[in-house]
Amino acid sequence: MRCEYFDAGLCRSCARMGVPYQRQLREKAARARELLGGHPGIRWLEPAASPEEGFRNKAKMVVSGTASDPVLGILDRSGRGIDLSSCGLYPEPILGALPVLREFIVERRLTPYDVPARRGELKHLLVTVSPGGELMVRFVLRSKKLLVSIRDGLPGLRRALPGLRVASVNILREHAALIEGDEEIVLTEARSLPMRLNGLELSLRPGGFFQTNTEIAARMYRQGAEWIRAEAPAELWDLYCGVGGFALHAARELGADAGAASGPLGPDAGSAARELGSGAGAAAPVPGRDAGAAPRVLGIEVSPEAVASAAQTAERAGMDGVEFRVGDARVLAPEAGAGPEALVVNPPRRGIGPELARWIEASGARTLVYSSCNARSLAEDLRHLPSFAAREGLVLDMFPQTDHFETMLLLRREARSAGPAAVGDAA
Ligand SMILES: C[S@@+](CC[C@H](N)C(=O)[O-])C[C@H]1O[C@@H](n2cnc3c(N)ncnc32)[C@H](O)[C@@H]1O
Repeated sequence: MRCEYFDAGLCRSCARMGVPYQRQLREKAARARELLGGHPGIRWLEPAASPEEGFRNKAKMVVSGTASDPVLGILDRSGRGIDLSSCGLYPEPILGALPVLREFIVERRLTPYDVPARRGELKHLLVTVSPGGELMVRFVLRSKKLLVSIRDGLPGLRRALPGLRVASVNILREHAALIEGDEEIVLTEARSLPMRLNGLELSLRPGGFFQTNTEIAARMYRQGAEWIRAEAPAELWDLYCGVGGFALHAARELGADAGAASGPLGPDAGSAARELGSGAGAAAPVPGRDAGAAPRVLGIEVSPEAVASAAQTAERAGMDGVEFRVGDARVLAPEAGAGPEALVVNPPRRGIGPELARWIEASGARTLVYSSCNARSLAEDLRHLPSFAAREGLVLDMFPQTDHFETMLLLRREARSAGPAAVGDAA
């Protein structure tokens, strides 16, 4: 991929821009192996490649310039705006929406926030696209001063952007290096964006986390569900579950929707869902478990919006025994005693940390699926899980053109350790 912004030195976010894609993929796979070199028993699957361009489902644009000539992109060191509205990482629906949104800013006279001067109102535009091409647009403002103007202009914006499903205003009062604040005012009837993956309709509300690369996310959830299905646990917990991607895919595979009149796959069930072994609306029997015995699946996540989305998906899909709780996984999981037979963890870059790792080590879990966007913190966490052996691994290219990637591991408990591992123990 070539990028004019990169070549002109205007944006250096994509550190690997210009490096042939197959080489990027090979080097990421090699890096994962190197960082997890202390686990020689891993059978590595073929790395999951992404489209090189147009893969990002979310644009986070800083708005600068003036109300009559706004700039959507990033700021340089002096706080001056650099236009990135043609960034090749965005798919067509986002690229098509950005000029329309720019025009909306001009028409509604939405004064951009001037970072060096600490003046103005409109800080960021956050645009997310669903797999079906629908859009969620969020205006991040310093105060509610422009709220009425945006609300009044919404019918016109909808005509110009027929794919606009959710529009909201987010209030970020502080002068801080943050993307968004806590207060969200949804302006549309629809409050969530349907993110249909593998025939399962996840739902994303403003402020909820969603994996950056929809195609790779779909592959990731298929892999997680395949690994969990083969283990056939009676109970599964998905820690750091977000909108429930792992939990809901696994629940479907384990037959949580088997009793539902109309299963989550619905009439347009895709081939990806069938690949997993599910028929439309009913999961295939799970090896090693009694037919009809629905598993218990619990997701834990700190964002209430994400939990509400996950619960909505489970309910709509008619899934039994699937529950989501709001809270800190590091607190809620240990409070719940011995824990389940199987766990999925998919934490932020910092990893799960020694305390949660030690609780898992001492828990009753025999299977652990760990999905991480930071193989370094993953390797560090494994030092506190000496009873678990990594059996299979998969590198997924969630972030082409950068040095970042996702690593998934299937770990099984091999032997009971004498006790929780001390920091610095070899894995
Ligand atoms: C990498 S994302 C993964 C989300 C989800 N598994 C997915 O595939 O979309 C990490 C998630 O952890 C949540 N999170 C961060 N710290 C947490 C904590 N201490 N306890 C529970 N969830 C947390 C974030 O809100 C975010 O949704």
